[in-house]
Amino acid sequence: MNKDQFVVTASQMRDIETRIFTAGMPVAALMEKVAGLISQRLQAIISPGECVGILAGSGHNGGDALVVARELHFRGYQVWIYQPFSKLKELTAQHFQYARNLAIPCYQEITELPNCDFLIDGLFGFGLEREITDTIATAINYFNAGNQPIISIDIPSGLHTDTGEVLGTAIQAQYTFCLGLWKQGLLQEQAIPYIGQAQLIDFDIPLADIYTVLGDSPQIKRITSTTALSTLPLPLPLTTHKYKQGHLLLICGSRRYAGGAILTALGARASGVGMLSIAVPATIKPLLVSHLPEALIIGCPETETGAISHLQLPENTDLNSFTAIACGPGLTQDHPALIPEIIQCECPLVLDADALNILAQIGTISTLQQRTAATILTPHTGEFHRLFPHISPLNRIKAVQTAAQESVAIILLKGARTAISNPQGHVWINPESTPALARGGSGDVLTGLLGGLLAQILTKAGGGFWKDQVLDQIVSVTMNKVISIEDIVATATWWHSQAGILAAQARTELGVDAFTLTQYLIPVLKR
Ligand SMILES: NC(=O)C1=CN([C@@H]2O[C@H](COP(=O)(O)OP(=O)(O)OC[C@H]3O[C@@H](n4cnc5c(N)ncnc54)[C@H](O)[C@@H]3O)[C@@H](O)[C@H]2O)[C@@H](O)CC1
Ligand SMILES: [K+]
Repeated sequence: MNKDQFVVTASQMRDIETRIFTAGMPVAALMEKVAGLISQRLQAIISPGECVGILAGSGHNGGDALVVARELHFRGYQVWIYQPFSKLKELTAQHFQYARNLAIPCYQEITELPNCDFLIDGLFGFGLEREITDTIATAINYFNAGNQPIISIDIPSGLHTDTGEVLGTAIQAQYTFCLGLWKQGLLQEQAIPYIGQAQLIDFDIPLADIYTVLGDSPQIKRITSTTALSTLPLPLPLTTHKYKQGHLLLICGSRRYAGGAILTALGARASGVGMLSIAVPATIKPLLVSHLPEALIIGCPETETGAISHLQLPENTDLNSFTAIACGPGLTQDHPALIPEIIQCECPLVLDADALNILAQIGTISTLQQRTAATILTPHTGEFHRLFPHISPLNRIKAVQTAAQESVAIILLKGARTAISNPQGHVWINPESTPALARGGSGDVLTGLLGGLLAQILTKAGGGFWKDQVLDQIVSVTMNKVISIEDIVATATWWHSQAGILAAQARTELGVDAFTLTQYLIPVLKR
C-alpha cells in the first residue's frame, strides 16, 4: 500500500519507531537500511567524482548522514564531514569513528571546510527540540549563503517537525528526503521556502504499526492522486440518467462581476454534473446562456446596483429541489439578506467569496447554527480571518480544525498547501500546487467544480440518506461505497490544483488565467 497519504508528528514517528525496535528490528540495521536508500537516491542526483560535504548532527539524523558519507566514499565520491558536536549518540559515534578510520576528512570549524558540489544536511531530524543558537546557527546561515545545493535528510534542520516553524534558523534545502512517513511540518505553508523538492523514502514500516499509532482513521492525511481518483464518480453507471448525476444550483454573479458566474459555471461543467442551474441577476442571463447553452439560467430580480435581490426559482422548485448548492463568486455584498435565505436550504451548501464576507458580517457561527445539512466554507487567508478573527492562521492545520469544530462546517483554507478539516478534526492537506493559481477567478472555478462533484456523488437513486447523517458528514453514493463529504472536497481541491500544474507546464506559470484553467480540468483525468 502507498504510504504517501499518512502524515505524522514527531511524537507519533517516535512511537512507530519504538514499536519497530521493540518488535525486534535492530536500531543499527534500520539505520543501515534507511541510509542505504538515501545513498541510492543521492546517486541519481549527484555524479561520481563530485565533492559532497556531509553535515552530521549528534543524533540519529547525523547517524544516517555518516552512513551516507561512508557509502558515497566507497562509490567514488569525494566526501568530507562537518561534525561540530562533542557528544554523540552511541551509534552515531561509532559511524563517525569508522568514517575517520576510513580517512574521510572530518572538520569541526566552518572556516576549515573545503568547497563542495553538494551538501547533505543531517544536522537535526525529528529530534530537534529547541531553538538552534551559537555555532550551529552560524554554520547553518553559512551553508545557506553558499551556492551549492543542499539535500536534507528527513526534514531541513531547524524546522519544527510538526508546525514547520523555523527554530532560530533553518537549512534552505533544494531537496528533502523525508524518511518513512511524511512529517506534518513539511505540509505547513511556513516551511515551503526551506523544503525544495520533497520526496518520501519508504523504508517498509509495517502498516499495522502505522494504524496502531495513528488510529484506524488517521486524523491528518495527505491528498494523493490515488486518494483523489478513488472518490471520482468514474466510470458512470451504464444505466444512469441526468437526474441521477446530480442537480447543482449555482447562485453567483452580479452586473459588476458577471465573469465570476461564468468561471464558476465552467468549473461546474467540468465536474460532469448531470444538471446545472445557475441563478444570476436577470440582466446577465443572456451572457450566461451564450457561454453555457446546456445550463438552466435563472434570471433573478436585482438591486439597483445589479446584485441578486431575491431568488426567483422556477415554478414547483425550491432550494431543496437541488442536490447541492454553491454560492458566492461575484455576488457582491450589496444585498446581505440573500445569505440567511440560502442558509435555510436542507442540502449541502458551498459558500465562497462574497457569501463568506456576508457570513462574517452577519455572524459566522450563529448563522451556521441554523444549518441542517452539511456546509462547506472555502475561504482564502483574508476571508478566513474575517470569518474567524480569533483563530491564528499560523498553524493552518490547527486553524482549520478549530474553525471546523466551532462552526460545525467543513473548512477549506486555500493556499499553497490547502488544508481541509471536518468538524471532527479530520484533515486533508493538498501537498502539490502551483503559484500559477494565485490569480483572480481561480477560486471561482474551484467552487463550481466542488459544487458539481458534491451534487453528483451525493445523488443516489432514492437519495436523501445524507440528510440524516449530516453531522457525521457521511454520505451514501452512486459508487456503492461510503464517502465522506470532506473526501469530495479533497478530490475537488486536488483536481483544481493538478489542472493548474498541467496548464503551467504547457503555458508557463504566467499563462494560467482562470478561463484557461477550466480548459485543463478534463485533461488532468485523461493523463
Ligand atoms: N524514525 C525512524 O524510524 C528512523 C529515524 N532515523 C533518523 O533518526 C532521526 C531522529 O533521530 P534522533 O531522535 O536521534 O534526533 P535527531 O538526530 O533529530 O537529533 C537529536 C539530537 O540533537 C540534540 N538537539 C536537539 N535540539 C537541539 C538544538 N537546538 N541544538 C543542539 N542540539 C539539539 C538532541 O539532544 C539530540 O542529541 C530521524 O530524523 C531520522 O533521520 C533513521 O535513522 C532510521 C529510522
Ligand atoms: K536534517
